[in-house]
Amino acid sequence: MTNTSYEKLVEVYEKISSTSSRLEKQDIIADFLMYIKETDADITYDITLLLQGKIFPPWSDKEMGISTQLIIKALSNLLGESTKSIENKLAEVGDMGEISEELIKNNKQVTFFKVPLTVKKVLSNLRKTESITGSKSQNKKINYLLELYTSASPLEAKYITRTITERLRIGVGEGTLVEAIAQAYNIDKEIIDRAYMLSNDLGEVASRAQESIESVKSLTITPGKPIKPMLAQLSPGIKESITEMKKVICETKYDGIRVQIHHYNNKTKIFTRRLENVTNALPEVVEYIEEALPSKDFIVEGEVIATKDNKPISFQYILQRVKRKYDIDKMREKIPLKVFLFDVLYYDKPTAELPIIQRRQLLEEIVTTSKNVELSTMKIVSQENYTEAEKLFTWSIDEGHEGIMFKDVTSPYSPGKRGKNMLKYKPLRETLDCVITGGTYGKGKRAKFFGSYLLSLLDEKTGEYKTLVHAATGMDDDLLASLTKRMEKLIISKSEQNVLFKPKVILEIAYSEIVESNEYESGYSLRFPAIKGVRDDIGLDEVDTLSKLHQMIDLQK
Ligand SMILES: Nc1ncnc2c1ncn2[C@@H]1O[C@H](COP(=O)(O)OP(=O)(O)OP(=O)(O)O)[C@@H](O)[C@H]1O
Repeated sequence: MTNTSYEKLVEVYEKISSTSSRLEKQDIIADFLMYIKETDADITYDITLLLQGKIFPPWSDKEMGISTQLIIKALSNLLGESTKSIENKLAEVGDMGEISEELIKNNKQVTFFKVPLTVKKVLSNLRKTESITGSKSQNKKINYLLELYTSASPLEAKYITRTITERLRIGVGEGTLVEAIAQAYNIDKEIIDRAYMLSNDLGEVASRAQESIESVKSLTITPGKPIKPMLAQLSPGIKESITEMKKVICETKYDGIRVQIHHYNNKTKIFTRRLENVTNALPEVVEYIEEALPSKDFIVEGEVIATKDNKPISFQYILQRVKRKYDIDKMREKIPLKVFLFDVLYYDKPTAELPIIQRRQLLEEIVTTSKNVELSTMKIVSQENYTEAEKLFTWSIDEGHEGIMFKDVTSPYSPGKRGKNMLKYKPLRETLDCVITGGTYGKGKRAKFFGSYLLSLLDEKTGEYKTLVHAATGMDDDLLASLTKRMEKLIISKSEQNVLFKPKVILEIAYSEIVESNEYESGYSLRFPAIKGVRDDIGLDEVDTLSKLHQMIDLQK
């Protein structure tokens, strides 16, 4: 076994980005995975992470503790160039990766500490920055970076920086990686896909595929490891959806937060749809669920809503509960919660692959309902009695809920997929969840704040974000100030009034119409965009996509 050099991985990154063909990218990755299997099989998990531009596993809560400013300081220390001059370059070029490459290339100083970098060394230094806190933390982090940049070639420096800024820019999406893993280990793509869906961990899938096909097949849902939630497409209308799906479970759509509740080893854990562990913030939900279900290993899914006098209240209240770290008992009194369960993915054994109608039956058998835990209100409908769905819709809205869902009775649970088996129907025009990638400082009284944000959608083919619109309306003074404070930490580059941000914060945007536009990378823009709120409850991989935009354009016709 060799200790794979970082240079080797960088060569692969460069090869991948030099082609725009998805198939070629897939070939390059597959060849590389085969090479790793032969030479350094222990690092397949980490290599799969790094190919996704990540350094921590998907189920980990950890985040790298390095800002762009810290990279600039480290490079400035190393090269003797002022931080101001590096910042100016960044404002011009926009990509800190390219700047790191240039700076290291032009470095005239001779260093005596150069040692060839290995994949292990780069990962280990970057990972170590996560746990550093306290007074000298900045210096310690800079030292870890310096150790890497001192020994890095210009190209290595480019990718170290891009890994830190979480913008690898090699144009590889999850789909390409799944195909490449299938190709490298000569296993059917469907088998790889299924294992990925159920484990949500491409590294685990690749490591097992390297072992054997049986090992991949045995990968399944496990209580304790959250999986990506199945998502819904838009329904074009009640009658149309039922005609197309034939027989559906029609359910109330609740407006709260989605929770995946895992019970194993006599412990209960609650995860959000971003797979964050929020167990501590919702102690009564743990109690309610432990009372409502037998003490077996299980995973159930539902919506937790905030209530007043047993009636649903705005979604914003439940967000306050989920984010809360202190005084949870007080909050528990102030904002009471109620759980509506609608799915079961594991009960003693995996159940996610059973049709929803059977999962629903199982749920009814195992849950003892109470005033705190109910099952979603539902009706089974087909073409003959589709008016029952209309009645449920009116009833749901009257009760203060958000709309209804349609679920094809035959459908299994498809983690992370936004397929045709689950549809949502709401009375309001659909909003778009866009990620903030840029911003402009305001004028006059608002000059200290970002008065307008440049918003982008996910291009799911390349994994990159494409600009869509500038939005300024809808922010009250509190949001204006708090968002500015948050966004200032995410600045990648600045030029005069305009800045670019690391994509992190997601806004929900209402609008009147989607229009064509040459001004934005998506090719479209929104008329009268209004900021409805911050979507801290969803993750970057759930930013709305270009294909959703196209679907909405079709619906608008
Ligand atoms: N009975 C139900 N069955 C499934 N999902 C439900 C139900 N009631 C409420 N939901 C919520 O609806 C969401 C499904 O819609 P979607 O996948 O489009 O999520 P979204 O992007 O948050 O959309 P929206 O903003 O419309 O909630 C789920 O994530 C869940 O939180």
